[in-house]
Amino acid sequence: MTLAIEWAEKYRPQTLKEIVGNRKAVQDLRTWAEKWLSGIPERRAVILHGPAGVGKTSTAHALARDLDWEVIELNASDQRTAGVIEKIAGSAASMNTLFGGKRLIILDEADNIHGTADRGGMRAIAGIIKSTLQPIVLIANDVYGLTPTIRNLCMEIKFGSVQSRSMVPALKKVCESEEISCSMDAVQQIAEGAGGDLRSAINDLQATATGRKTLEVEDISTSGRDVKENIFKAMQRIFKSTDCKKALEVARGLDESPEDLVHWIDENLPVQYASKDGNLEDIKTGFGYLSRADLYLGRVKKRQNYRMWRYASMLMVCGTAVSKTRPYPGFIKYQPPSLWKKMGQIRSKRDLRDNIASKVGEHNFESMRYSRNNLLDLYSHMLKNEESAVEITADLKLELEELIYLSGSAKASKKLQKIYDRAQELLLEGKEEADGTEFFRAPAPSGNSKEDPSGFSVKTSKEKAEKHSEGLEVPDSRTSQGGQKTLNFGFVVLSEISPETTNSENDASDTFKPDNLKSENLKSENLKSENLTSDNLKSENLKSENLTSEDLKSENLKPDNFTSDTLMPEQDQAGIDEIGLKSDSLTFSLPEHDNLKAKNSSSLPETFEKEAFSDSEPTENSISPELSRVGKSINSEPIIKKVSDKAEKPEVKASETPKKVESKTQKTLFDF
Ligand SMILES: Nc1ncnc2c1ncn2[C@@H]1O[C@H](COP(=O)(O)OP(=O)(O)OP(=O)(O)O)[C@@H](O)[C@H]1O
Repeated sequence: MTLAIEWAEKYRPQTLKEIVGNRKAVQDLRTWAEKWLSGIPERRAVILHGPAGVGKTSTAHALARDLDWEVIELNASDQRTAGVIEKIAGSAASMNTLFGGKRLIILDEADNIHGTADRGGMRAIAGIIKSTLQPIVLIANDVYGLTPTIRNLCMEIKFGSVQSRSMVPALKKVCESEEISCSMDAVQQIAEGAGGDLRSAINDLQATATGRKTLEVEDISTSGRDVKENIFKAMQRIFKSTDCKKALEVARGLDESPEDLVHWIDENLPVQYASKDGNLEDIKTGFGYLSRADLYLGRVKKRQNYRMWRYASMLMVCGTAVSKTRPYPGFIKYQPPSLWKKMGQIRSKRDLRDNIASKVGEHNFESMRYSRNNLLDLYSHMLKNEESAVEITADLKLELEELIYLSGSAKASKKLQKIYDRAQELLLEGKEEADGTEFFRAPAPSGNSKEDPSGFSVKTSKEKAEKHSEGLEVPDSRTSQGGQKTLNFGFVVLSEISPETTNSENDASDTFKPDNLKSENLKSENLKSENLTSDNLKSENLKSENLTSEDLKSENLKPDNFTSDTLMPEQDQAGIDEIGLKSDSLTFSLPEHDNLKAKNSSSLPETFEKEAFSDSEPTENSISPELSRVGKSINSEPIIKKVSDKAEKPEVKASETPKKVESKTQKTLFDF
């Protein structure tokens, strides 16, 4: 047995010429697409939006066929998380096709991407649109379901309902192809009943005509519920006439449940029954019936007795129809319940808030819930200062709508737009700097990368170290934080160690001679992985006399050697303390441990991160001013956040620290 093919699918238009109605929308889309033939247009993406079944998806595919473009489509049945979007649409958007033609990326039901599972999806789309080399079409029923950022980036093309008179020839053609003789009246009736939705008109035609050789108008009326009633038609019946029976018939033919219908009537009743003389009597009577209908709906829910729906329907439909004391002529554009829109907005606002909270949480190593309850207000407050607002927006990588939300503003004011733009510039600068740093581009070495010194190639950092040693430039605080997640305000960063504290009694200048740490000695070649062996890093070897620049040569700096065994706090803390060399000091002398982690952290044991740096004490106790300067110059490369994080924290006993780190990790994992 073969399954019947849906006619709507079978007769899907193949070219733009076959699209019924919406001429202007189709033309606008074609004009935009043609711009891609001669370069990249200002708007790299379009949003086709409008009601269901009017040909948006068909138009996008027909366009690609007309222009002989490849198509990559992500529709609602695909999993559309940020990762998937970036992987599929992102890579399709950033690559050229094999033969130089274009590739059309179609994202169907783009307004349905919001939601917990898809958090981040909208941001991913916005990012792809900004830099795409290929045309992108987003398809949505509700354009407001897309974020303002996406809407700002795209050209919007609105599709309207297909007029019934335009549908008639299309339906006739289907009848001919199926060799069914359909009367004009029958086709017209189907077209009128479809409410502008050509897909449902074709479905209705299929439902009534299948198995027949002829189709007359009587066949349609006997097919009853097969021809869907349209909510707008039902509204007209209810509000414009007092014929209770007819109004009920139409209401029963609707796809809406009485629970939805009551919202439609509630929304439109005060508009329809508004009178110029200010008489509110009809509105009052109408709402009286509605409230009684609502009581029945409540009982249906409570008792799960759906037979009571009929009383509710009777009250809301007939009650509203008969509550008018006079006719209300004139055209009224019936609106869908605003409550639904509000509920949708509340949901997307909640999603937005949670999204920001998780960014803030991530940034502060806190759970999303904690940051939602305790940190969002603080951040909103900090946004009042324009400079910190720019920095926060860049650090948290906030989207415009997130910035708007966090600032408590209702819309994108000029000031917020400026803050957002400056943050984007900041991010771009940071990205360019990172791109230009070979240090980060070099693949992280695997445990046995002895023969692959390129794994630790630090050409740029070497150049930087040399540059800094010449001029001892203080790196731009922004740059030094490029790779960190901490903000500049409220936290102590390594580069901010005061001379008073560095001259304290624990000054390590005797043992850790600044001379040994001069940038010449800390050149990248000296910090190569081979030099970081466990033997060299044992506490006795970390004594100043043992710590010559020779020891810091790359052969001895292998990540494998940074295991918990070699850097156990119990074993080494005493020795380290003895010589006044705190593990934080190592962040100055070995800034490239970032390198050990950067690209291939999985190759490092967990314990390395936790234990190697867990019992750090504030750096200022153990370094001299010269050392801190050298540290600064070396730290022009971003350092791993755990290190800076420790530097911010108050002193903790060595024996307690590992426990604390563990519980923090557990909490974070649990909470996220
Ligand atoms: N304007 C149209 N011209 C020709 N056929 C149409 C048109 N609109 C809808 N159809 C028919 O309806 C089917 C569904 O259309 P399509 O998927 O393009 O609608 P849509 O607007 O994208 O709907 P949705 O928003 O539900 O995805 C098509 O296969 C086609 O048979």
